[in-house]
Amino acid sequence: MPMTVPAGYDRTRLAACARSIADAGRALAAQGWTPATSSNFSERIDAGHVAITISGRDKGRLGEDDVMVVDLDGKAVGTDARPSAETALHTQIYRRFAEAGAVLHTHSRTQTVASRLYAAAGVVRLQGWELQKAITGYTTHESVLELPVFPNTQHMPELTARVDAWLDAGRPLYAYLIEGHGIYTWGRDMAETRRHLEALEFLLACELDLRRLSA
Ligand SMILES: CSC[C@@H](O)[C@@H](O)C(=O)COP(=O)(O)O
Ligand SMILES: [Zn+2]
Repeated sequence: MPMTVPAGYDRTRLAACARSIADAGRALAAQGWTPATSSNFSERIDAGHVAITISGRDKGRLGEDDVMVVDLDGKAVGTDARPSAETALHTQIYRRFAEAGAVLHTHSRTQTVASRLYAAAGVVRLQGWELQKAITGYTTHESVLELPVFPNTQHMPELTARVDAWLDAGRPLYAYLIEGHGIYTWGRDMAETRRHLEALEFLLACELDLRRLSA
């Protein structure tokens, strides 16, 4: 069944967003990064609207009817469906980064374990890894890529306030971990966002291996 198309929207654009979200979900689920209906994905439709996964759906088996439209305040547009429980984290990214075109949130084991291990430090500090260059804007392994770890909460305004505080302090932000939960990352489009997610998963796994082997 096709997704509900709110009045005034371009059906082709919405269908393309739903397809790229479903493709990403299939690939990420195949890697085991979206267990038990966890994770959520979105793609910007235009300056004020986003296509986002409906809450509770199996993210490895998404179809067009598992994606809906919200505005940048997270309000459903043209449907009674319930958007992701973490919609506020997505819309915050689109509001704060005009160039953001897609957001991916996953729950891989590596992301989840790293988020616990680095929670006390509040940050994973990546340096010396060639793959840091897969993150747009990074041109050398010598640069430092800080990945903050925010405490988990079911109260989204608390989380968005922590993200705002980090950004308002003028600190670069490409992704963040939530303690015991998973990762959020974004990019200019879905392809770039998938590349960021894949690179960060790899880098976190390397950090965990280093800690394990040097213990
Ligand atoms: C199924 S537990 C994970 C959820 O609590 C949540 O963190 C999540 O990632 C998916 O929530 P959803 O509302 O489906 O977008
Ligand atoms: Zn989650």
